[in-house]
Amino acid sequence: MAQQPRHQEWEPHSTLSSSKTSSQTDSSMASVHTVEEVTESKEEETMDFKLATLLSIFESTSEEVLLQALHSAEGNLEVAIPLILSRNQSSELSDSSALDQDLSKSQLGSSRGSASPGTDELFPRKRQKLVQPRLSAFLPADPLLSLPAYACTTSSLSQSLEDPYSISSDPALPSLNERLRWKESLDEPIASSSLANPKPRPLVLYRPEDVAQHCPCTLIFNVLDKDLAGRLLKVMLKDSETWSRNRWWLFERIVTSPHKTSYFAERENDMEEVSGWTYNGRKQDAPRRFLPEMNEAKEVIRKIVNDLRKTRDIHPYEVQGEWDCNVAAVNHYANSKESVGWHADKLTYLGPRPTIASLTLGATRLFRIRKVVPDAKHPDTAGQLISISLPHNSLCIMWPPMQEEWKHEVPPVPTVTPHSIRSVCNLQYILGSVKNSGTARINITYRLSREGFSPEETPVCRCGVAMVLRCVFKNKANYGRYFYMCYAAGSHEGKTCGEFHWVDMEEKLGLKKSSVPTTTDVLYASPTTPTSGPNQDLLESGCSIVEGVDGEDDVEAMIRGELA
Ligand SMILES: O=C(O)CCC(=O)C(=O)O
Ligand SMILES: [Fe+2]
Repeated sequence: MAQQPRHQEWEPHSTLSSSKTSSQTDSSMASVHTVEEVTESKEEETMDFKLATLLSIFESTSEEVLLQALHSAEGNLEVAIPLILSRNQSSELSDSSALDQDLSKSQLGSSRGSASPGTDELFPRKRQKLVQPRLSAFLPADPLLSLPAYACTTSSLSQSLEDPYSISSDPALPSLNERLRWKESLDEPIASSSLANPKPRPLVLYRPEDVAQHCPCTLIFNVLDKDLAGRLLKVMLKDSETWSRNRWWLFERIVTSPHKTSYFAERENDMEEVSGWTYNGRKQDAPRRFLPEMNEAKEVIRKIVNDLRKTRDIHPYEVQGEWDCNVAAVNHYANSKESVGWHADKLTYLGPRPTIASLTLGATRLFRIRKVVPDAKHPDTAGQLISISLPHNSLCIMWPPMQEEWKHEVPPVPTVTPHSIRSVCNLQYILGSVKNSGTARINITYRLSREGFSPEETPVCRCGVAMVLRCVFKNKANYGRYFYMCYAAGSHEGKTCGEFHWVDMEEKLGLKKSSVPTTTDVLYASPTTPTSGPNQDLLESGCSIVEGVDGEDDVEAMIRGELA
C-alpha cells in the first residue's frame, strides 16, 4: 500500500494519497486513488487521517506497523485496531523492536512489486477472531485529536490555564474537564496493552519555559510587531496561491504532500544556490526572492537567534560566529487536515547541527516532536510525544541537535480555530480588501544555507542524483557519524542504487589538524550484493529505520529491501 511519505525536509510530506501507475494492479489497494480523486475525496476518508488516528491511539507502535495493519484491514479502522491490539498483546510481539525486526525481515524477504511487502506475515489479511473494540472508544470527540492523551504534566496544565501566554485561554480549546474526560476514555484500552511496559506519557506544552525544559526548542510568543505579523501573513497568503504541492515517487507510486510549499532566498546568489537544490532526488521549483515583509521579519528573528546563541554552548560542528537566515522554506496548510509528517529537516544544504527558526502565522497548530535517540540519562522519556501549541506570531527555534536526534510533524487535527487578521487591517477589512485568514496557517522556516554544503559540493550517486546528508543515530558504534546516501528513489520510480559514503565531518569542517585528503570513504557495494561489515552496520543503524509515515525513512526501508 502507499506508504505515507514524509517530507524531504523542505519538502513534502505526502499524505497517504497516492496515485498508482497505470501498470500496477493491487487489489488490496481499494483505497488508493489517483491524486485527483484523493484530493476530491472527503478528507476524513484519507489514509492520512486514519493513520493519524492510529498514531494517536498506539503511540508506541511504529508507524510502519500501523500502516501495514491499515493496509491489511483495507483501510478499515475498525478492523485495523484489533489487529494492532492483538499484535501488541502477544508477548512475543509486544516489544516494538521485535515487531520492527519482523517487519524488516518480512520486507527483506518480499518481492519487489508487492505494494506492501511482508504485510501478510505481520497482519494476515484473513480476519482473525478478535475482540473488536468499538471504534468510538478510541476516537475522542476532541478538537485536538492528535494529542494522544492529555498528559500535560498536571502542573504544566494547570499553570498553563493561568498563564497569559497560554493558548488554553483560547475558547476553541477543550476545557480541563473535557481533557481529563477524554484522557479517562483512553486510559482503559491503552493501559490494558501497556501494563507490562509503561510508556512515557505524552506531553502537551503551552508555555515557553516548559518547552525549554523538555526539548531543544525555544518558543517565543508575539515575536513580531503585530502590524508586521499581519502584513506578512497577508502577503504570504496571497503568494501561497501560486505555491505547489510536492510530488515524488515512493514505493512505486507518486505521492503528494498534504500542504503547499515554496522556497525563498534572500539574495541573488542564494537564489542560484537554492535553484540547485534537490530533494527526494527531484529538483525543486525555482526559488523566490524574500518578500520585503520576509526581510523585515528576518531581521527581528536573526537578532533574537543570535542573542540567544550567546547564552548557549556552540558545538564545533555548528556554524561558528553569527547565525544568518538567507533561505526560507515556507508551508501553507489550508485547513486542519493539511499536515506535514514525521521527519527531520535534511542536513544536505544546511550542514550538521543546524539552527532553524520556524515562524507561525495564522491558525494555531500543534507541532509534535519526539526524540529518536535514546537518552542515557532519561531512558524513560524515549519516544515520548511532545506537542507544542504554536499560535499566530509565535517563533519556535529548533536548536541543535534537534535535526539529528528528534523528529517533528504537524499532524492533521479535526478542527482549527479560524484566525482573524481583521484587527490588524480593520479598515481594509471593512473595505473588503483583506480577508479573514480563516483556517489557513503559514509557516516560514528561516534557515542558513551553509558554506561547504552547496549543491556543487554535494556528491552525486550512481543514479546521477545529488545524495542526501544524514547522521547515524541508532547505532552505538557509529553514533553521530555523518554519511551521504543515495536519495534518488523519489525521482526514479522508487529505485535507488543504495550508494553511501561516510563523511569525515571534522575534516570537512576543517576542524582537523591533519591534512590527509580523505573527505569521504566509499563503503557501499552493489545493491544486489549481500551486505556485511560496515554496510551492515550502517543498515542496522541509522539507515535502517522504518517509519511508515516518513518519506525519508521509507526510502531507507526501500533500500534495505533492495539489498536483501
Ligand atoms: O509547519 C511547521 O511548523 C513545520 C514545517 C516543517 O517541519 C518543515 O518545513 O520542515
Ligand atoms: Fe521540518
